[in-house]
Amino acid sequence: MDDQARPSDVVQGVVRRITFHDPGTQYAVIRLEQRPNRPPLTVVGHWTPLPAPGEEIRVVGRWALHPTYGRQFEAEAYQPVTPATREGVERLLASGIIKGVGPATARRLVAAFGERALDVIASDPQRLASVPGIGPRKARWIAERLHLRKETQEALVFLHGLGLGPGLSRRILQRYGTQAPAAVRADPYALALEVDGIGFRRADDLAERFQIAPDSPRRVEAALWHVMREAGEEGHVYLPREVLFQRVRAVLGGGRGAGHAYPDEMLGAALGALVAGGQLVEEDGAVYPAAFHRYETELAGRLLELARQAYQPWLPARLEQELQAAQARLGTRLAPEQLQAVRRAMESGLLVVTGGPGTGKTTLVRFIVYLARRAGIRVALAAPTGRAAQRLQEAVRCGVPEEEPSVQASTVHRLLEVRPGSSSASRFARGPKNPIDAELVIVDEASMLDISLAYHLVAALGPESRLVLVGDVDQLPSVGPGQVLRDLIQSGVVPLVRLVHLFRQAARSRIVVGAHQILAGRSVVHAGPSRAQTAVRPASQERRTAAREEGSLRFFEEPDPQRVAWKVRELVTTSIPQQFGLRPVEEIQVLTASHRGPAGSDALNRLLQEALNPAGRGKAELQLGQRVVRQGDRVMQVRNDYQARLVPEDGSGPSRDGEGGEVGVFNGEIGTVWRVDPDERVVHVRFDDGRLIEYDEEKWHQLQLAYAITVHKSQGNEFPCVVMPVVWTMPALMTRHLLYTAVTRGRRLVVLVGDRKAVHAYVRNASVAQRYSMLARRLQRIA
Ligand SMILES: Nc1ncnc2c1ncn2[C@@H]1O[C@H](COP(=O)(O)OP(=O)(O)OP(=O)(O)O)[C@@H](O)[C@H]1O
Repeated sequence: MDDQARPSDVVQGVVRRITFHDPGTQYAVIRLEQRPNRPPLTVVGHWTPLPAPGEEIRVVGRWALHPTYGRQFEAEAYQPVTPATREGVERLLASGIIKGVGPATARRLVAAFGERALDVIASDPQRLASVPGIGPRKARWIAERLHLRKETQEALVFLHGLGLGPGLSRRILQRYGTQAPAAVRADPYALALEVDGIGFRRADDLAERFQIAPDSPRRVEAALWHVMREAGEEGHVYLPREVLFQRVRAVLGGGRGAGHAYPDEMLGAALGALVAGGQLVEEDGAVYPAAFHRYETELAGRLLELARQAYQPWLPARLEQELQAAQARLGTRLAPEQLQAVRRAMESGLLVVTGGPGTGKTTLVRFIVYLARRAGIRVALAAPTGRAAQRLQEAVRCGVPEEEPSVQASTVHRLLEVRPGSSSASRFARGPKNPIDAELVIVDEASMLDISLAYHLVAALGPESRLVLVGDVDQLPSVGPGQVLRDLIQSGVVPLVRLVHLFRQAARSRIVVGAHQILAGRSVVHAGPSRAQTAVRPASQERRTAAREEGSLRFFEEPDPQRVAWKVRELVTTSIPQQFGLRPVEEIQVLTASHRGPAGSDALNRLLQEALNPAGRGKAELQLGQRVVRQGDRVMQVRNDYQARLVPEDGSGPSRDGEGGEVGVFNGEIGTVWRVDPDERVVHVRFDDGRLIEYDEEKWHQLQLAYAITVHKSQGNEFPCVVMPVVWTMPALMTRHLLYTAVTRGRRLVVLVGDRKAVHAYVRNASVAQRYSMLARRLQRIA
């Protein structure tokens, strides 16, 4: 809902009853009796602390119309109204707001001090001890509780006055307690560092209210940190000092900072302060967030150690024998490069394998697993996403005789065992002191490993453990910072096998062939065929089967972006389901280069949600910010949440400690909205691996509709069908690698819709976005 659109209002009354209260989220529905002679009303919101029945409160908020419950007031902040009469004071004290004080004590307190009872408690609590039944300890306790309650309420009113919404205010209060007003006043920029959801801009607005000068050192430091954080989001592990300063100047000079000078000395001093404080590290003119610096240096060191380790599970002659036997057993003759990779995987502490689609990576992994087990080596298989792990598991199993035991594949996060409710410093149970229980760890889709996950993975390998990283270096790099696979390959100092041969079986897929063409700079759509020929058209049963096996790549020409969007909608809702028997929501994925524009994922999500999952009777929905989420929607998690709440299947409510085994939900995971509860204002999402996760108001920003997602976010996933609008967008996005990544996400059918010239532009642009990462050079330096 657009909160800015509705004016703030105030209501006042006595709490008659609490109709509903969730202690976890502090969401409550309260019945409020207004005086004089006005009808009671319903007030909903998050209350810290929860007012008690009998208490009189003043509530700031907005009127809203609930589809089922009608007109109600949505609270943003409230303040108790100090009662002025004996009855009021007694009612308040008896209401249960102070543990251990009930009606009897309340009566005695009022009998002793009359309507001044609250003042006495606040200013002279020793006097309470004179009341029968109240000793000095209880007197202190009553005074403290009342004081704390008052401070909490005042803090919330203060934060609300600064224009901070209830969610943010609660997070600030959680961080600073009742000291929040003092903390915010003293250093609003600290909020940008310490409170999720507050960025530099908002902190800067607050600072302006408190008249903190635009060239104050704290502002400069905050801008530095902000720029480093943004750089991380763009994928950089560090920034060169001069790039950092340039960006910081742009940030500082915006808004209220215009007209001020920010000389190098000033920025250098701020940088020095952050380095001294341990937040940043500077090495040879490269500025890192301290954690990334540690990840990069330790990762490089540990990888080289691995690369230097040598093993000999079998004598050479026996290894060759085993290789022969395995090929016979698994029914495949390995190509020379595959054979070389298997040998190295058995004998080296580290191996990197890269190759495009259909070059035999999975087959290779199947052999490595098979032989490792023959040699009695304990193997663990992992991939960065749940879907990729599932696929890996199936692929490795395929062709292996039934009687051979199978190896489980898991996500890398699961392999590292995410700790419930963990902070970022200790989010995994597996680490140097408690290594992964395997002697050979194989990670597929390794292009998706960012610097942090790669570090944690490598740090969690036991002293006798080997690592095989398998991936396709031509895919887009990881969503998180770094380009680990690319750096490893570029360093030239780690054992590497490049698979380049496209196997005949795979070459029957137009998708695979098309992907290789894109990479080689050849366009997949050629001048000549008319619209009708290139369009998806009714297919015979025979053609349907063929497409399923071989992978089909189609192009539909439509230069106008608006019409592209409508065409995508038509293909997803009608043509493809009819002609290929694919289910729109579960099997067809729309991928876009960008969120923006008429054929960007935001617009397409609105269009597709309307078409595939429209509002309907009995279908619960909730307004999340500007969007509606309703039961049955496809959604995606858009950041890592190590504290996600797993909902047990027996419906006993969310478990906070991850009793269900695995906790956490990660950037890029896709699921379906299972349940929407408009009263409790929570959404349950069933992820594709079966986990059910609860989202309350504080976590809504982690969810996006996923009928259409960006290619970046699609990495590691594969879909039976991919539909991609190919339109003109930001030049930096229009690259061959992006189109290649999109096309390789489709298994049976890929349909490109758009402008032929735009497709050519993508294919021609071979540039790879530069990421600041020193891993390759570091590896070379210490090798
Ligand atoms: N040595 C081989 N001889 C013959 N066919 C092979 C060989 N290795 C792999 N293939 C076949 O080539 C095809 C692609 O192999 P595989 O699935 O292992 O490649 P991949 O690199 O994992 O591909 P993708 O990334 O698309 O999953 C499969 O049909 C596989 O059976």
